Amino acid sequence: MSAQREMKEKNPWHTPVTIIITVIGVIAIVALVTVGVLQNKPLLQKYKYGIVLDAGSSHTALYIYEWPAEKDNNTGRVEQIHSCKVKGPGISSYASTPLKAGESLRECMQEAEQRVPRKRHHETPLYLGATAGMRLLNMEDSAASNKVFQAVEEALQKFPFAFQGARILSGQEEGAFGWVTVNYLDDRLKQGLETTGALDLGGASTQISFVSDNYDGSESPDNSVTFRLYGNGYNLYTHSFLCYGKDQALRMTLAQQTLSGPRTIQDPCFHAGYNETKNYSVLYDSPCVSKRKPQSAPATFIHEGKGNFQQCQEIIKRVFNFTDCKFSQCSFNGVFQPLLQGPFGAFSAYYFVMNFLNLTDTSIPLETVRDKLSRYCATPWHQVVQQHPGVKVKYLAEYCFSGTYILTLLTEGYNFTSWSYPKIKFIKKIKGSDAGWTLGYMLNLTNMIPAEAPDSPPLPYTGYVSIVTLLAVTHKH
Ligand SMILES: O=P(O)(O)OP(=O)(O)OP(=O)(O)OC[C@H]1O[C@@H](n2cnc3c(O)ncnc32)[C@H](O)[C@@H]1O
Ligand SMILES: [Ca+2]
Repeated sequence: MSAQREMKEKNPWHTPVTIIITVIGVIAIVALVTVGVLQNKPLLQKYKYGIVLDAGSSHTALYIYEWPAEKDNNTGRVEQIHSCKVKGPGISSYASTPLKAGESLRECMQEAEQRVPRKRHHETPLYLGATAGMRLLNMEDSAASNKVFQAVEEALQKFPFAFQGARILSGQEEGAFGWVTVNYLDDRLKQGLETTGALDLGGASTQISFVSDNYDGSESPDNSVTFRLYGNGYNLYTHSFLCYGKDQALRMTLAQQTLSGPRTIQDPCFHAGYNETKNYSVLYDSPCVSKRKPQSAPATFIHEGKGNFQQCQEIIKRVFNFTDCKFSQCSFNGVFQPLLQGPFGAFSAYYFVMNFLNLTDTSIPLETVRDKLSRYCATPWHQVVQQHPGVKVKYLAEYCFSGTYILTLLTEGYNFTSWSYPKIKFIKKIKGSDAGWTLGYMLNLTNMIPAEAPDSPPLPYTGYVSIVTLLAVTHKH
């Protein structure tokens, strides 16, 4: 006991000197931490942010972009830091319940509030661009489309960002901004390199955009977009085919097979053994097919698969018009298209489908690609389901159709050949950012791509520092 007391009394931690040292130490640590935190503060504010909502026909996605604050005008520095897929269908599906369109965005918007530093919220521009789904709804029922926009705007205004409005992009804008995105991310614009064409396959429309040397825009001005970017002029050919996205193209192909209002169809684009009862009124509920609705059809039809690639390609070809062309040359439906040129990046559904089919490698000869797809289409449905337990059945049922549609669109529609097919790259992302129109749209609206090449400083910063250091050192001697 007494030995213990002695130890307590002599405890060196209790001497005044150590107490002072400890207090000073604690103060020093607190001071250090405070300075560290304060010093890091400007670091947090070094970046700016922009948010774009892509309101597509099949779904809405939110993208957050980030760039160095003092380099708004500089090159190739904007990056996607986050994306969020909105749960549920695209906003055009909420025509009869518009408020739900607004509500559906809430979760992703709350994520955005977390991701963008609070201090930047109020100055972060927020855009919503709608594409072919809303174009179709607007054609069908403009009052309903206005209500959807109103609900979506009201929902977005509740967030602390600088909301810049919601609107429908024109097909030209959608095509052109997709092209800007791809070439910006590849650093091709800044460096004035040969550009990459852009192929976008959505659910309701599809876009093709590229620069062709022998195209000056005069033959079909509607397909021409000119840009001046970093001191280079671009004359871009672009076209958006409404109804030729993969969901609407499937509708058109089914409509083609149900013109007489049959009770059963045997569809070569679906696997043998596939068998589903479908509604005529649901199938024909789209401006892409509504005029062709059979007069006296029963309420439903049985959709049976028979898995035949050749026949599938034949019926898909029938939804293209290859005969009328008023121009020197056309892709299809009387739309002008100059000679294909340069490499192409093919994204969105081009990528989803070709990636699933293991066909993203375009060095595989086109004939082999067809053979592989033909074999896949001939696989019985129960076997396909067995082999892909993790894949959504709705997607799974449609890959044979979608793959066949993609090959038909590329070769028969746009005239890609076995020689030019290898110039296509199926891509999802470029340097971490998704390929799509959203980044190009934001760069344009925030004026982040200068028309002229930025003046480069007479000496780069590192060069300046080295010279100053050298002078300082030599001065000493
Ligand atoms: O451009 P629009 O025409 O407005 O449509 P979208 O923007 O909604 O179209 P997406 O590119 O997001 O998707 C195109 C299609 O691909 C489908 N899709 C998405 N993910 C897929 C996947 O993993 N496998 C197969 N299909 C997929 C989706 O349902 C659409 O039918
Ligand atoms: Ca899209």
